[in-house]
Amino acid sequence: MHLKPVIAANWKLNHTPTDAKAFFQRFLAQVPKLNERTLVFFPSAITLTTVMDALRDRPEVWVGVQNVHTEVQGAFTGENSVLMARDVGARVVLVGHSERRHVFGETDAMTTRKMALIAQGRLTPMLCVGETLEEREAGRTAEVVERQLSAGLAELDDVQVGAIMLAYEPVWAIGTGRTATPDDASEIHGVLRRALVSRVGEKAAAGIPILYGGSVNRGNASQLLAAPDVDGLLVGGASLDADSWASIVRA
Ligand SMILES: O=C[C@H](O)COP(=O)(O)O
Repeated sequence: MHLKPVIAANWKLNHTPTDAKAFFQRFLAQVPKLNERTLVFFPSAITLTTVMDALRDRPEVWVGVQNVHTEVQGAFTGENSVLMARDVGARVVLVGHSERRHVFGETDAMTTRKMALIAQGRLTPMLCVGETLEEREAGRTAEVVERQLSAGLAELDDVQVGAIMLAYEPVWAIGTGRTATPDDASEIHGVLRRALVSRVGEKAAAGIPILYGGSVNRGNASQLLAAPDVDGLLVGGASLDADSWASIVRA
């Protein structure tokens, strides 16, 4: 199955609402309606409604949140929930991003819970998996990503699994300027695809987009996107500038 590429911007802790307005004025002037791509923005929760407003006339563009809590409501100061994300019009939620795992201590058990809540809330989870440099050098990449994938899917039924998005982001490539080669990315995407096939079968697994993330820029985006089993890109730093992002989405 040939999937429509998913090109996603993870703004992390960048871009105030004022910055976002300026970004979209410049970006939308350069990028007309894109039928052949699914374009996704993950702004901060505070900037999200400004992004939704800026995209009012572009309903084909998806907006998502970078994280949700493991409970839907309650005494959890500082958190955001699936209910809130859905209410505001978000369609997709990042889960298990390497910064959540390695900076904020998100465990596999937490990703299991979040994936289930997001699927029950009828939003699309984008599960992120990836190995550290140490794990890679120890030859443990496949084992690590398979474990993270299996935890993410543990409480989903097969229909829910068929509706997820997946992102492979080697931790050593994130924000470092060191990108996986298209061959490296394809190899691990292949590992993930085979794990999905054994969970939900050939047909459903072929419909799950697997994105690559880690120091993607306008110089390497086309090559990565052309690699076998790479169905999209999840981009941090290079998505912050409207001109750079416009050239990546057209890659
Ligand atoms: O979610 C995006 C990734 O963490 C990649 O970030 P980066 O493009 O700045 O390396």
